[in-house]
Amino acid sequence: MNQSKEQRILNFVLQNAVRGDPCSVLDAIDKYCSQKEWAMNVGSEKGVILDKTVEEVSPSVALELGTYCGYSGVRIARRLKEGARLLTVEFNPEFAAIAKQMFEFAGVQDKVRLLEGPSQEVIPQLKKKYEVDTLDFVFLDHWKDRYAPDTILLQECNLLRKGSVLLADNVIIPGAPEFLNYIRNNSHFQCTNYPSHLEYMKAGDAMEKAVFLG
Ligand SMILES: O=C(NCCCCc1cc2cnccc2s1)c1cc(-c2ccc(F)cc2)cc(O)c1O
Ligand SMILES: [Mg+2]
Repeated sequence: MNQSKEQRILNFVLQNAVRGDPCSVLDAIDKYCSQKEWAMNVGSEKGVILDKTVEEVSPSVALELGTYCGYSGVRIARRLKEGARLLTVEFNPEFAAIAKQMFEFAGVQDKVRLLEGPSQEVIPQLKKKYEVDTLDFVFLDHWKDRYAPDTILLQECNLLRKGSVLLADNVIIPGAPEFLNYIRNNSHFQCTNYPSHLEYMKAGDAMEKAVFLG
């Protein structure tokens, strides 16, 4: 049974990165996906925007929607302070299995908890089942048409507090027009747009930051 692209990405990391060195894992994924096979990792250019936002927020509890191979999860986890944790949600079991191995190889597995399932099922479980009080940071990188409904669901579940920061990938390509319309016209959010490029390509993309004002 021939390998998946995601398995080839993991194999490249296992053979070319340094175990326990998150930066070497990120570099290996970026090298493979820019030279061999494109894949939907946030990438190094938008990754810097992600890094700066995580450093600015210094979250104790972070949520990622859309784990994929674990690239952005490694990127976030490597920047978390002692005792802080990342909950990351993946819908596809094959991707989740790849990401789990990626986190272990990078040495961030103690900071990351991988949850499998659709966001609309997992979000309502965060308080009781995963002992979350409120979320300091949320990275949205899953189905683009779920960004808006899941932002509403996070509020309904009382998971946001004054100052919680959302960061959304791909608001240009593939695009998240409903989310932009919702968040930019909502007086409970302070929005900032960060123009960038689609991972590994020249096409324009952007990230949107939205601070919940309570
Ligand atoms: O679809 C994208 N990401 C979402 C994968 C959704 C899987 C999940 C759903 C779900 C539901 N609940 C919980 C967890 C999850 S994970 C995506 C696509 C492109 C892209 C693709 C082609 C192209 F020509 C140009 C850009 C670029 C990107 O950076 C992306 O992120
Ligand atoms: Mg993305």
